[in-house]
Amino acid sequence: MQLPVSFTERMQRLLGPDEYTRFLEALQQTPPVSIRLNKTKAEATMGLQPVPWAEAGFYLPQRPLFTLDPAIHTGAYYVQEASSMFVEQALRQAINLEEPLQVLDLCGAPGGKSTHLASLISQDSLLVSNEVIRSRANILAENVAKWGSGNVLVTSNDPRDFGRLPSFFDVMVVDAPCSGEGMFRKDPQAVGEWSEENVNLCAQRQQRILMDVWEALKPGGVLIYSTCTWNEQENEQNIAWLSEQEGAESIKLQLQPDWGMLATQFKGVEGYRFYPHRVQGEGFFMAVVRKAGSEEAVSHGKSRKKKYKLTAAGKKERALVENWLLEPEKYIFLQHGEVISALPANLFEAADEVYQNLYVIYAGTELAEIKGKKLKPLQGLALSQHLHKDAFQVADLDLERALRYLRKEDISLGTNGNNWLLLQYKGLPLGWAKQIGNRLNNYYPKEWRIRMELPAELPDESLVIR
Ligand SMILES: C[S@@+](CC[C@H](N)C(=O)[O-])C[C@H]1O[C@@H](n2cnc3c(N)ncnc32)[C@H](O)[C@@H]1O
Repeated sequence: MQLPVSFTERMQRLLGPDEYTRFLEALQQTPPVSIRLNKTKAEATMGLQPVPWAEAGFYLPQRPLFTLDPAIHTGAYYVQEASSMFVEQALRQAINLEEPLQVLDLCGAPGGKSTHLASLISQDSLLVSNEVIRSRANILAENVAKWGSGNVLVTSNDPRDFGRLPSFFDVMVVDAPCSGEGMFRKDPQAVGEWSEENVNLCAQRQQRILMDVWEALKPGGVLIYSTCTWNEQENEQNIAWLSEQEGAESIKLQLQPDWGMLATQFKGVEGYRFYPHRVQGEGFFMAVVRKAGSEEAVSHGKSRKKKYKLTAAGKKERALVENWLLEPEKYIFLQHGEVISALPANLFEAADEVYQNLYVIYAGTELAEIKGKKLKPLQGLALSQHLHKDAFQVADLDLERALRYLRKEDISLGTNGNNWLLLQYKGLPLGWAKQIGNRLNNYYPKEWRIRMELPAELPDESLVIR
């Protein structure tokens, strides 16, 4: 790998000659592979090495062909680079996760941090997972739906739109678009795209993003900032600039000596740097700050009589779907066009506020679509952590049938009937099919289907077990 000269000079200065040699050696090695489990759906198979700073994170001995493991399509785990999982420490150490929180993941796609945040916050909390680029927002919505938490709204807005929600969020994650130096090993193309000019452009854009969303953070709220790059402009300097401008207070995290990341101090800002020769992971930077002031001072104007944007589903529709979720009494059932969805009832006010101000593309759990007098169950329900399986007829698929189903091929079970079937693999729901006589109509979402041809020989083991 041919590294840019000015990058090399800066890294030598940052690391010193000995450490720089170890850094270069690490860049030649194969990147580690790691996954984060969805513990509501699956457990790790025995013997996987844990990621020390993330409870559900595990390293794999090698990179499997993930597409051929049906479990990944069920949202049982997410393939995520280990350093990024450090966000968990910011949440556990700087925030009371038992409290109901309003959380924003501003730069959300493809969904690594959002699915992680969804696992860490309580069911009484709302996560707004945003991605400005629409095509990427669809992928984010897919991954959020697969994770199945039910308390997430996926939006597709520019950071400046969040100014319409002043003092709304308790926690914000800004995993900013960056110059990607930390990805040089995983993605050699990133080296070719790197330039000093781009670093400066990225740093300016990050400042703009931070200023655009800062207003939406509550006084006393916590902002977690991260990049996958090493230059100081995009990292320490940006957070020091934000702290100076806004009087934000830097939060120091406790590190275990064997974790390996490097704690930095710059103008009173604590930062955490991840280098591949020090940690089993890619390049990453994170800093955490608290906004000055306290929440008591904020008035949300909730007493105002207001016109809601969200519409409750009618009694009839509600009666048809409520038994499809566990603990239905905890939800409010909503209707948007032909789609009936469910949101935890205590999140209604906050979710409505989001609907009033942002462009929401996925919300809560999508349960069903009204088709004339009938209801068609939706994929969001099949993958929900709160699905009441007993309400449906379930059929187990072997590996080959599961993969063919995920390719949206016609499969046959040799059964007869006229009803909806919940298809699953090793107890993990995959999606819906409808029996019509001895035919089976495949309702797997077209955009999610596996596009690769199946090899003659299939792998015989899944990475996770239920
Ligand atoms: C580092 S990636 C986010 C990765 C994601 N947090 C995860 O863990 O999977 C940065 C994201 O910011 C988005 N982005 C690009 N330009 C942006 C802008 N001007 N404002 C906000 N987000 C932007 C990109 O599309 C990209 O999805």
